[in-house]
Amino acid sequence: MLAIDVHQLRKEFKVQKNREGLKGALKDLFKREHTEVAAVKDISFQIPQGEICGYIGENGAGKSTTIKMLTGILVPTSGKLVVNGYIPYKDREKFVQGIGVVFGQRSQLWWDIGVIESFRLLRKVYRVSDEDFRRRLDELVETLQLQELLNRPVRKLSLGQRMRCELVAALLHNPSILFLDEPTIGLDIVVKMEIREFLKRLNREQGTTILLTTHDLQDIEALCSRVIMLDDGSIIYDGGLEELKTRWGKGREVQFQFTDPVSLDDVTFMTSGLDVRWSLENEVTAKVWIPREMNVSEVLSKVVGLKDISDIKIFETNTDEIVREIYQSGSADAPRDLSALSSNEAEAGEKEPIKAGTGAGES
Ligand SMILES: Nc1ncnc2c1ncn2[C@@H]1O[C@H](COP(=O)(O)OP(=O)(O)OP(=O)(O)O)[C@@H](O)[C@H]1O
Repeated sequence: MLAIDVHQLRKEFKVQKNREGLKGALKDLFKREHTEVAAVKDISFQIPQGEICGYIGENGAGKSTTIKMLTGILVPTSGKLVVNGYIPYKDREKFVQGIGVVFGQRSQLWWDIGVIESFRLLRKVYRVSDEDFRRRLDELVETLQLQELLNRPVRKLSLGQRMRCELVAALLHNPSILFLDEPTIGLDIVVKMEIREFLKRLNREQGTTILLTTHDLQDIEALCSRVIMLDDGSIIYDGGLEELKTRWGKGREVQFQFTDPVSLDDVTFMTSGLDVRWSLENEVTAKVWIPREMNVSEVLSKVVGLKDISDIKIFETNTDEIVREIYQSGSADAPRDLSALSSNEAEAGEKEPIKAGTGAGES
């Protein structure tokens, strides 16, 4: 079953226009003019149950607006959406029982009361039985190590402590879908890693579907097999993270540290016949750039044996760079190069843009 099913979803906001000058301001007092801003432009995607999907894009791309529609906070201008079998903005009461939401920038806990009191209030909001509440709370408190924090008021918690409590608050009613909007924003690396581990475990053990909005691509790398990329309200990529790296990554670099000094001619000679590029870092260190369609082992087998090597490092394509490049170009199907495809794909003449919904979880 699909956890999230979105077709041609659109959201327009009415924005007030401010006319220039004193005259304009006076006119605005009597008659306001408005323009329509399309924040989300007819997007479609499906997320199967149990998938962790990253939802990324630059500031103002439309991520939060989408999440707000998916969680029933905003009513779409047009299009269809079904989440967990419900239309979020219509079936609110039943719908919220099955979802959990964490907005990294906003708290759902009461600021001045003890954390445990907030949890008790949320138990009533979600109508969780006493027994289920106790069992679930014990589990979550233990996993996230919150024992010491339960009686402290939220305002006295550090950001990392608060975020762990926010996760508990969002999961007390055991939702099958979790929406996370920037859950690791402002956290230090240790807490980020703890939260990522917790989310992985939640997904693995309970099959919770997770839609994750983040600017931190390490979150995506750690958690998501699939990524949906938004640009100016439209989806420009929907597919596997590995696929994105393979198609956009321009190759890999391997650094060799040799025992004895080498020249550029020496190293180039070792791989003659291969379409690679060498550069010298210093007299014993050389780097070779290998195009993405070539196997690294092909190059290694030529070099190892001819020269004594003291160290080898392989530099993989960096997701940050790939994503930045795609944002800048506004399209994810530009560098498509048939030579990069497997022979089967090339023979079949597969030409679909990467934008097509080919998430890993759909296979
Ligand atoms: N209530 C609103 N009224 C008018 N315009 C809005 C409103 N909410 C969002 N927008 C506009 O819609 C566009 C998308 O905003 P949204 O907050 O969804 O982007 P985002 O991808 O979440 O950005 P960020 O990463 O900065 O949070 C922006 O141009 C924003 O100014």
